[in-house]
Amino acid sequence: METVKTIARLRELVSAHRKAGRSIGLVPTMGYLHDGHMSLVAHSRAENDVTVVSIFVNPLQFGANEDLARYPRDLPRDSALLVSGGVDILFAPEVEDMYPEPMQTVVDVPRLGSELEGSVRPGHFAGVATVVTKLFNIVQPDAAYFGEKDYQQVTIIQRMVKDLAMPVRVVPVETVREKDGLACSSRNVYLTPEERKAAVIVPHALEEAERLFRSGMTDIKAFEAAIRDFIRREPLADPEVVALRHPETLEALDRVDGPVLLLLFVRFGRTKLLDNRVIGRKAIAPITKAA
Ligand SMILES: Nc1ncnc2c1ncn2[C@@H]1O[C@H](COP(=O)(O)OP(=O)(O)OP(=O)(O)O)[C@@H](O)[C@H]1O
Ligand SMILES: CC(C)(CO)[C@@H](O)C(=O)[O-]
Ligand code: BAL
Repeated sequence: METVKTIARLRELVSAHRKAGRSIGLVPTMGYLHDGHMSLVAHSRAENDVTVVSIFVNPLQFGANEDLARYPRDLPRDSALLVSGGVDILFAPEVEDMYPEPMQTVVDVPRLGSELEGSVRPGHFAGVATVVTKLFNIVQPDAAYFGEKDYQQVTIIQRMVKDLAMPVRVVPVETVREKDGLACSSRNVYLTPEERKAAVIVPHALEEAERLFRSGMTDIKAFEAAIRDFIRREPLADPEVVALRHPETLEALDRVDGPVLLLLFVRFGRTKLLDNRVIGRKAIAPITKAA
């Protein structure tokens, strides 16, 4: 694996692979890698000749009061994991390499980006769309891999790629979970031992939603309120976003009359956890560790 810091060196390497007729997969990350990231890597390796992983904690997507400075970072550990995962190129630029001057250009998907998680993190998804566009321009991958845990994020990237006719295939990858069902997430390290125990309420709420669906609950407001109350049974959990939406457009629905997406954004102290599930699919996958 070659670790690259500059855009120029990355371009040299990628263009040599391209000239040799090799396909390129990109896995964008913010580092502090876990099994979820490694599943994206495995998908990219299965479908491409060359896999590039980027590690970049992107300042554009953090609000002024968010955790940019304390976001967990461990490049030596991440590098070792990526070597054993068979990654070809690690792109790990510094902020000055990615943004040598303050950015004047913004890529935004305003409707999808301003609601749900966007409503509590204004500007977040414009920061994501802008850095992902830049990464796509630098790497020019055939395919790029994103986790379904960040469902709104992957939906926004898919829409951006479609609207702007970007020549890249966006591949959503199933959420990888810990043994008790909690979705793997770099921010899980922020949880105190008590909060970590309490966080299991999040996957349990997804299962509760499945139960409510089977019991025939169709009223959206009542359904969301029931899930909110279920999460509040755990005193350490603060459900900031509990929303049932259309699984493709993320639009609000009048009633539950088929598979619906349940999106959760739950705070535990200073830590926010995301999860989601399409409720009411015919084949219901049990929530267990997938890797
Ligand atoms: N549990 C998971 N399963 C599959 N993919 C995941 C999982 N967690 C994160 N990803 C994906 O990995 C990519 C990089 O995400 P990122 O580096 O922000 O990790 P993260 O664990 O989501 O971090 P954070 O805790 O900051 O949200 C994203 O596409 C994200 O959706
Ligand atoms: C896609 C991404 C790497 C862009 O910074 C980030 O939002 C993430 O890690 O999910
Ligand atoms: N995994 C999403 C990136 C973020 O929370 O900033």
